[in-house]
Amino acid sequence: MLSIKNLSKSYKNNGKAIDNISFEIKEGDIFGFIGHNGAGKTTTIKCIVGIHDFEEGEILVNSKSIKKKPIECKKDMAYIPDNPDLYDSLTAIQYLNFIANIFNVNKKEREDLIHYYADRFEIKDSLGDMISSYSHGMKQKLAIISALIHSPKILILDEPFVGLDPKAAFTLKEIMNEFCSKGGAIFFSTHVLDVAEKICNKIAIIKGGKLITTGNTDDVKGNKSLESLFMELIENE
Ligand SMILES: Nc1ncnc2c1ncn2[C@@H]1O[C@H](COP(=O)(O)OP(=O)(O)OP(=O)(O)O)[C@@H](O)[C@H]1O
Repeated sequence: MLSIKNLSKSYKNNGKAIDNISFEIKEGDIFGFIGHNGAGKTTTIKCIVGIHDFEEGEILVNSKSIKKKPIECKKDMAYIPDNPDLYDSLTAIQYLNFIANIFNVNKKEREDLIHYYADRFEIKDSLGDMISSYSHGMKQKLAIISALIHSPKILILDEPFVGLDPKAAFTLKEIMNEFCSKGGAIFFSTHVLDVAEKICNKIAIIKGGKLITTGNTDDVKGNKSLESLFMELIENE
């Protein structure tokens, strides 16, 4: 569903942020992207979703190039940044309808999805409130619902658990599992290694813009915990 081949990206005046990385995400995968601060996770994600251009390599979304067919690719994907920028002067329901309009989601489908996810995240009673009155966690929940409203096939999430309370984090994990069991795929960055260890069937560890390991979680970590493997790789590579 998502193929990253020999991706390299430099920032002006800041050298190479991503150096020749490759990995594949297939239907049903929950793929965790792990790395220290400044490793290159957000840069990779922004290349995948078409925010950043890149000078080398190829990114294919369901066999379509993000460079050549950005709109087609974006219809198949949803992206939630680490700090979602929502429209404070709208109510939550106005915002969700705005996003649903952009993706041409019909009335019945959007109502069903909004009802289902707002109920799961326990913000149904606040949908009529201004986004400016929302807490960070409520904004995060709203961003997740808005990402799911066009029934994307691939979810790209940058640090999705930051700012969520334990119950919301649990609900998000359930929703991620449901999404992938219905044929979707998820790629997400995280610093929370025990979450990655529990829910990801595949992982990649990035350090200084280079991929230092990737594969099935069980194969990559062997009999170690993900935390001890991560510490070992980060210190020794
Ligand atoms: N807009 C930018 N201009 C120049 N350099 C940048 C820019 N954005 C990121 N970088 C640099 O690229 C490298 C990778 O940064 P990136 O934000 O991708 O890391 P990250 O793994 O997401 O980090 P964190 O876990 O702290 O969010 C860092 O050296 C960073 O300083």
